Amino acid sequence: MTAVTVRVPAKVNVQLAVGGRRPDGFHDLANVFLAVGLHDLVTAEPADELLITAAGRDVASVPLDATNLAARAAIALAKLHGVEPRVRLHIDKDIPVAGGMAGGSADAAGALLACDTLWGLGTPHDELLSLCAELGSDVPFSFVGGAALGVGRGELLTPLAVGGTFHWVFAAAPGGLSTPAVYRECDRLRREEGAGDTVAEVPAPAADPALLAALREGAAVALGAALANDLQPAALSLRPELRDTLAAGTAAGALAALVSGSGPTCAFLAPDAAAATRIAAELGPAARVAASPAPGATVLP
Ligand SMILES: C[C@](O)(CO)[C@H](O)COP(=O)(O)OP(=O)(O)OC[C@H]1O[C@@H](n2ccc(N)nc2=O)[C@H](O)[C@@H]1O
Ligand SMILES: Nc1ncnc2c1ncn2[C@@H]1O[C@H](COP(=O)(O)OP(=O)(O)OP(=O)(O)O)[C@@H](O)[C@H]1O
Repeated sequence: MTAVTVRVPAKVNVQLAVGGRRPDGFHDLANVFLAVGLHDLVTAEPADELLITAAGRDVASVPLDATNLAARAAIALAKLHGVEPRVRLHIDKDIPVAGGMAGGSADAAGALLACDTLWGLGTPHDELLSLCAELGSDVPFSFVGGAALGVGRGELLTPLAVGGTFHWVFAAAPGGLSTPAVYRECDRLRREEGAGDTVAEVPAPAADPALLAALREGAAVALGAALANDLQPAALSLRPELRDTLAAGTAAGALAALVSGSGPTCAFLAPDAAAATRIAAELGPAARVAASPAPGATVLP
């Protein structure tokens, strides 16, 4: 085999309920993930040593050393099988970097599948998912795609049924936001409000039955009414100007607007595909349309 290309989707969190900070520093979540049709491509080719190259959107912000999540994925898979990670990984980026859409996680999931296929390892699905969880809380979902409820730190997934296509507009914001910094700001705001920030102090997070029903029924208006992100106040506290972006999307006809995950990308749910195109045009050239759900990591023919 000479080269394997895997396509991996971005995600939006249609509900992100954040519980208290655990002793290990992570937060318990009820995280309703939806994969959306914005993709990175990860291509694995034989090489003498591990090499990362990247092209496309935000490419200057993508690390090309062993800290790249795709490199970490290749190293972890090779170690599991006692082989050397002799591979060139080329990442074609279309998912915003540090945008709250799990771009690095998508590349890790893509690299795992691409290397597993290139090296002919046939690693069982559950072992690949365990490797994903070691690489990051969002990586298992990037691998499976579709829609899922993630509990624990977001890595323990239950697939969810989706009864239709949802149409989104995504407005990337320059600069990115650091995920740990956004969780820290969430804790700080909670302490400031006197609510406390630990597992003992914050109510356990739970998925909203109305939101799950809206997904199951493919009901865009009901989904729009139920969208919720507990990290949004923290993202807005760090980036107050995102309020204007959210308001602009709603004024342009979105059913609802929210920050995607840890931000700063803003997500707008549109009533249909034509409305999504109109809203994107009003928001400007940085806005992109995408439909959901999208499949997880997929080897391209
Ligand atoms: C915001 C989300 O994107 C929503 O899906 C995720 O919760 C973040 O997932 P991720 O980027 O894969 O995060 P990880 O690489 O696992 O963790 C990065 C950092 O985010 C914080 N983190 C992440 C997940 C979680 N449940 N609680 C946390 O507090 C921790 O500070 C952690 O050190
Ligand atoms: N393959 C990769 N693509 C992009 N960034 C990467 C990659 N590997 C490592 N990184 C690093 O990870 C940081 C976070 O990038 P990423 O695009 O994964 O953020 P994100 O989409 O906000 O993550 P999430 O939504 O999972 O919290 C970047 O600033 C970059 O330094």
